[in-house]
Amino acid sequence: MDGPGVIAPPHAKIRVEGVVKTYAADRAVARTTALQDVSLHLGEGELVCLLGPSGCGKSTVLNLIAGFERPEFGAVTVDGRPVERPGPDRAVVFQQPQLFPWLNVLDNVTFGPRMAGVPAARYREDAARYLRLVGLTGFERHAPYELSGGMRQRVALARAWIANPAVLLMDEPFAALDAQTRLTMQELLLDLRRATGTTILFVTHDIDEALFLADRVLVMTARPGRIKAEVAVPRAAVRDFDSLFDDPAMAQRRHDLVALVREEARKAAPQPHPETP
Ligand SMILES: Nc1ncnc2c1ncn2[C@@H]1O[C@H](COP(=O)(O)OP(=O)(O)OP(=O)(O)O)[C@@H](O)[C@H]1O
Repeated sequence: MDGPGVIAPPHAKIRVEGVVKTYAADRAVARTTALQDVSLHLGEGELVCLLGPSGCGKSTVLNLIAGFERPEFGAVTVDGRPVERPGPDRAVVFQQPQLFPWLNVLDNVTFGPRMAGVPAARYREDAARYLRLVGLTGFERHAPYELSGGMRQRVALARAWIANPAVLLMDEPFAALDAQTRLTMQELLLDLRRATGTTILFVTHDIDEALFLADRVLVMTARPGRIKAEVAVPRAAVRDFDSLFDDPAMAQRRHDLVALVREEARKAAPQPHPETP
């Protein structure tokens, strides 16, 4: 286990440097500090998982990179350019797939290129390819309500990928799925990522998921969030999920991550009132 790598290498794809983010709390004078001096980076093509207790600021980090939020202090850059607003270079996949209910699967998947005025001849093949990769060939004309939760999330994944984003930001995308579908989606993500080399930031609460997917796992402290630790995962040690922890070094990483996350979760848990028996 290494200390958090706060110094970004010059070639970093994504840089978050010294970021502070506060929110106005409802009716309160003091603001809530969500992030306190957060620095992290992602190299080109890297898949980094962000772990930490509920409310520590994981989604806030993702939203800053997506351009949905702006920091009070510090800098967020993608390819060396400050992030000022959402952009087509950064696709976001949320826990609940945000599909257009009135559009069928194909129209949902091709929404981005159609809005960008890309001629159908140029995106048709890509749409067929991504629908095949996510196992939805034959469902092109189905409406979202006719799909299972896992199928809807696969549509969201195909829609994110067809835009060929430089960066994919995923906020607990598989948390609502059953265990078997989740594993299928994780394997699919690894396949797509191998095929495209997309840089991915993946927020999760699930330590096993992080170790299965990531090149590096970053652990955040309880709120106000900072980067507490960084754990590198040699991809050669990861073949399939079932044998992931046969490797004693991986089992040790899991043990370390459980301890780190537990420690922070305890800090984040509401403290009992002193007078409570
Ligand atoms: N739009 C907002 N307005 C006010 N406070 C916010 C807003 N967004 C986030 N916060 C606060 O910032 C802190 C961090 O929230 P964030 O959603 O980033 O945490 P998280 O680690 O993603 O949590 P979880 O794992 O539960 O999804 C929390 O205290 C939250 O209440």
